[in-house]
Formats: sequence, C-alpha cells, structure tokens
Amino acid sequence: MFQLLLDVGPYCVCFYAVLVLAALVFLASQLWKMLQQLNQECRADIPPGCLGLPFIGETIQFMAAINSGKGFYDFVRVRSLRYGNCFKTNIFGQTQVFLSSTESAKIILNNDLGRFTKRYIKSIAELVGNQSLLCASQQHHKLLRGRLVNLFSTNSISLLVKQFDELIVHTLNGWGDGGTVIVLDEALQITFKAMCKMLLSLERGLELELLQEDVGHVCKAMLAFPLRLPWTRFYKGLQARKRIMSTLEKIISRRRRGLDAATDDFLQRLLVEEDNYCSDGLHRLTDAEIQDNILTMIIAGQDTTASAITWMVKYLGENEDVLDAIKAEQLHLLEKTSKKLFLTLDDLNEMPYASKVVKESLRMASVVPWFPRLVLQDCEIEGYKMKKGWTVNIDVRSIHLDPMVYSEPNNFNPSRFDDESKPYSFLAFGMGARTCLGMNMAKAMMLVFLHRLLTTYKWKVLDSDSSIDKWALFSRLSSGCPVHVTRL
Ligand code: HEM
Repeated sequence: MFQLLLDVGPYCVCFYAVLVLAALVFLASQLWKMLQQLNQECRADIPPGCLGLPFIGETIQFMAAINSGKGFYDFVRVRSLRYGNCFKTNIFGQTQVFLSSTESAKIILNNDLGRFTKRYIKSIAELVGNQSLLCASQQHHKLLRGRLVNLFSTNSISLLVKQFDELIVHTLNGWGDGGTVIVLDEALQITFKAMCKMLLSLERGLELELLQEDVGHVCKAMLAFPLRLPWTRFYKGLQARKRIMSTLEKIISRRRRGLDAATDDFLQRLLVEEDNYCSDGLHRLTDAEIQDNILTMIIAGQDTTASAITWMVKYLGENEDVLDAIKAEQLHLLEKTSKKLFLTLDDLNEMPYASKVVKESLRMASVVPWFPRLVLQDCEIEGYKMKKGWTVNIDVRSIHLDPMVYSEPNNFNPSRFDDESKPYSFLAFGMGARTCLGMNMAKAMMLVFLHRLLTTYKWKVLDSDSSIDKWALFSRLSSGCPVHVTRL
C-alpha cells in the first residue's frame, strides 16, 4: 500500500491524506452529535410522582379526594404542590401525567405532530358513548366535528339568544321579591331547557322531565368507580344512558315518519343533512353517532354553562366595585333595549365590560379544570419523557391561577383583560382542534343572564363557601350559591 502511494507521487499522497482527514472529521462530528443526543435523552427524565399500588395505582386517593368535599381537583392540587409543574400518577390502572405550564399546553393542544389524541377515563367514555365527539379517535373526530360544526352558526346563536332570554325573563319573574334562590339549581334548569329546545325542540312534558333526571344520573356517574352493581352510581348512570338512547331513538323514528310538527333544531338538521350526504354517496352519520352526540351536547352545554353562571353570580356578589361598574353598563344598555321584547346578538356586542366579567369568571372558576390527552408516540415535554400509552393532562386550573401568568390571580379583576393575555394562558374553552364548539353560545348565554339579573334584581350571596361539588365532572359550587334577591 505504502509503495503504491509512493508510486503515485507526493501530490496524490497529499490528496489521500486530506481525504482521510476529512472522513475522520466527519466521523468525529457525527459521533459528537450522537453523544449529545444520547446525553439529551438521558437528561429527559421520567416525571416525578408516585404510581401507587400495583394495578390500582392512586385510584383510592383519587376517589377519596372526590369524596372529601374538597373536590376531585384537590387530588391534583396536592401533587402539584409536592412535585411542581409536571407529575405522574396512576388512576384506574392508567399512567396519568399532569402538566401546568402554558408551554406544555401549547405543545399538547397545538398537536402539530399528531402525537396526542383526546382521552377520557373509560367510565366517561362508556357513559357518553364511544361515538361521541369527546371520545372519538382522531380520524373519527375530524369527521364528526366537520358535520357538527355547521350547527354552531351565527344564526343558531342568534336564535339561542332570543330563546334563552325568553326563558330567563320567565324564570326571573318567578323569583318574586325578598326570597332566597339557589342560583345553580335555577341555572341548571334554564340551561337544560335551552339545550333541549335547541337540540330537540323539547320544551315541556314528561319526556323532558325524565330526560333531565337521566342526564343528571349520567353526569353523577362520570367520576364514579366503574362498578356495575345495581346500587352503584356508575350502574345507575349506565341505566340512565340506556333510557336516554331509547328516548332519542323514539324521537328520531317519529321524525323519520313525519309524526313530529315541522321543526328546525339540531337533530332535524343532522337528519336532513345526513340524507343529503347519503344521496351524494358520502359517509353519513349513523343514528348511534347522532344519538351519542346529542347526549354529548346536552351534557357539554348544560352543566358547564350553569356552573359558570353560578360562579359569576358569586364573584359579582362578593366584589362590589365590579358589580357597580357592570350595573352601570347594563342599565345604560337597558335604556336602548327596553322597547324590545328580547335581546339580540347585536345587543351583546354592546357589553364590553360584561364580556370581561364573563371571561374573568371563567378564568377563576376553571369549569373544565383539566384536559386529558392520550400519548400516541414517545416524546418529550419540558425535559420529561412521555411514553406512548400514557395520558397527559393539561392542568388548566393551575395555569389560570399562576401568579407568573396572571398578577394577583385570586383577585376578581375583569379589567385585567384590557390588555392582551399571554398565549395559551386563557383556556376556559380549550384551544386547537378540540376547542369548545359551543364557546360563543356559552358566552352569549352568560351575557343574557347577566343583563336580565342585573337589571331586575339586587342580590346578596348567603353562603361564601367555595367548596366544589363532590361528584361533578365540572367545577360546580357545592353550596349551589344561595342568594337573597330583592327586586329593583
Ligand atoms: C361556560 C360553558 C362552557 C365551558 C366552560 C366549556 C368548556 C369546554 C372545553 C374546555 C372543551 C374542550 C376540552 C378539551 O380540549 O379537552 C369543550 C369542548 C366541547 N364543548 Fe364546551 N364548554 C361550555 C359550553 C358548551 C356549550 C354551550 C356547548 C354546546 C352545546 C358545548 C359543546 C362542546 C363540545 C361539543 C365540545 C367537544 C369539542 C371537540 O372535542 O371537538 N360547550 N368545552
């Protein structure tokens, strides 16, 4: 070899030497890169936290937190304090990671690389149905959402504003003067009626009453231990779901046979739309998909909005300065609208301060306190390894109450929204592909409620306890917020 190199002369030797050197440098740089990558991987730790006992994990502690009266969020709060912004646990045999920074919320909710999909605990999926938008796989969700999103048009919101206003005016008339009212009970009634009218044109009667009772059972079973014994909350929820499905089947059948009076509600639009899709040869929503999603929309729209309204009444009752400011705005608006029978969507656009009150109430209440997502591929968030099959939960409540994100986060201060919020800091309705479909409807309902309440009554909150309802999936005040009302 040496002889061969000598034979080809000194220039060639130089050439080969440079070539070998370049190869060595290249190899060394590749090795360096690999070592760095390896080093980084080693640094990416498993999140801190305790996985509890084999199989059951920390399920008992989770259930105990729900049962303690402090609410299920207490389970998360205690661990956030112990472990920081990211911790792991195990509930119902599933590894769960909780994350509470805007950066992790951005990564998970943006989901640019398709590494996460929405995932609720099994019991919830069984109760709302596996064809529900809340539980569908990514592909299925795209299809369902694509169909359902058309229902949430500006026209639908305008109609809802009128119908909701009508309901509130009627309800407030019944409160009388000088009595006590449990705001949550009233709000649940109104929002349930509003949802059933919008979705199914059900306004009164036995069918509506039974449906309301059964939806209540389903909601109460959402966080129950999934035991199918006749006296358990979970079993009662499943039975209630069966009855709801059977009622919806009957209503669909009546519609198909033309037995119901002409209606323009969400169900009717889905049925007509699906017939059109079918004639176009495209995939049509099955009856099971329609039924699961009607139930989903009742639950998603009723309990959340009623809880938000209740917190808002409490916060306003406890913050006189804010109450005075919003009252001035609403009484001024009343001068313009008093000749009209009902409010319109345009009227709601003239409530800038009330809109901030709504936003601040939603921030402080965090009605949906965490968002669960299933990890589809191993990945890393904030320096921690997340493994395929784990569930990562965005701890929205901690973000909403983080002093690094909102100054004096426990003060009810609607004017904080005069300035633009930091990205991914306001997550009351989620963000990204799974953003709340009813967001604008919910805000509209809260504004209509505020306007009518503020221009009809004065109120005093009778119970300042902020405990959260034991068995509710959403953050609901356990006192229900009793208030003493006096007509203006
Ligand atoms: C104040 C009231 C409400 C709050 C706080 C709220 C909050 C939320 C949140 C946070 C999500 C997303 C959760 C996640 O990303 O995991 C969501 C989803 C959803 N909400 Fe709402 N919501 C409210 C009212 C409504 C109303 C009135 C409706 C309409 C019927 C509705 C229908 C839905 C639906 C269908 C989804 C599922 C969207 C999807 O997965 O694509 N919500 N809601």
